[in-house]
Amino acid sequence: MSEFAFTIGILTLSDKGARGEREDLSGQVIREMIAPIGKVTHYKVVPDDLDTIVETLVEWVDRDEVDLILTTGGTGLSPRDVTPEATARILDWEIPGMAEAMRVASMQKTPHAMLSRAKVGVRRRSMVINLPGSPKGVRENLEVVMPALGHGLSKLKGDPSDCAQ
Ligand SMILES: Nc1nc2c(c(=O)[nH]1)N[C@H]1C(S)=C(S)[C@@H](COP(=O)(O)OP(=O)(O)OC[C@H]3O[C@@H](n4cnc5c(N)ncnc54)[C@H](O)[C@@H]3O)O[C@H]1N2
Ligand SMILES: O=P(O)(O)OP(=O)(O)O
Repeated sequence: MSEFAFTIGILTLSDKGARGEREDLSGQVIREMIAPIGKVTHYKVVPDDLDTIVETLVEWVDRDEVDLILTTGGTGLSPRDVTPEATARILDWEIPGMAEAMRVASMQKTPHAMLSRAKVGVRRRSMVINLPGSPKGVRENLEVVMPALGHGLSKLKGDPSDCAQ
């Protein structure tokens, strides 16, 4: 049951996934965890290709006005990891606190968390959040931002209510 009524896109970045060589378990974790925020209206598995990622994000935001897009994969240091670059290219502005909160909390789980270059930000009235590739990384990062997500998206949509209430 959704507590909020936002539209949500899940974009999985994985070469193996796009070739059908790996089941998208990370996308499934996102789908389960994000249910209280709204309805998943968009879902795609694409390779780690900068132009494809940019194209998909722009289409989902500018054409379809998806409220929240969660990406998984391609945030690390491998030569083909380009998710943060593609995301930075389409964002109007960043929400650095959300990305840093995920990294700081994740450092309690694994020192490898500092290797994620994930970005969070806004294009038009849509929020984009990069998550790491592994199902464990997705769960541990998404649970950090979940408590602020409904409020943040409401504000982005123009909710005029007092934050302090
Ligand atoms: N809270 C946590 N934060 C981070 C973790 C973690 O375990 N907990 N992992 C850290 C690591 S290690 C790295 S490196 C960075 C960046 O990760 P990436 O975004 O670059 O991840 P990928 O290389 O794309 O994937 C890693 C690994 O995960 C598996 N995988 C990937 N995609 C899928 C999928 N769709 N379904 C199932 N499994 C998937 C696969 O074994 C990949 O090799 O993040 C840190 N943050
Ligand atoms: O096929 P990918 O992109 O998921 O790569 P990796 O498994 O090396 O993260």
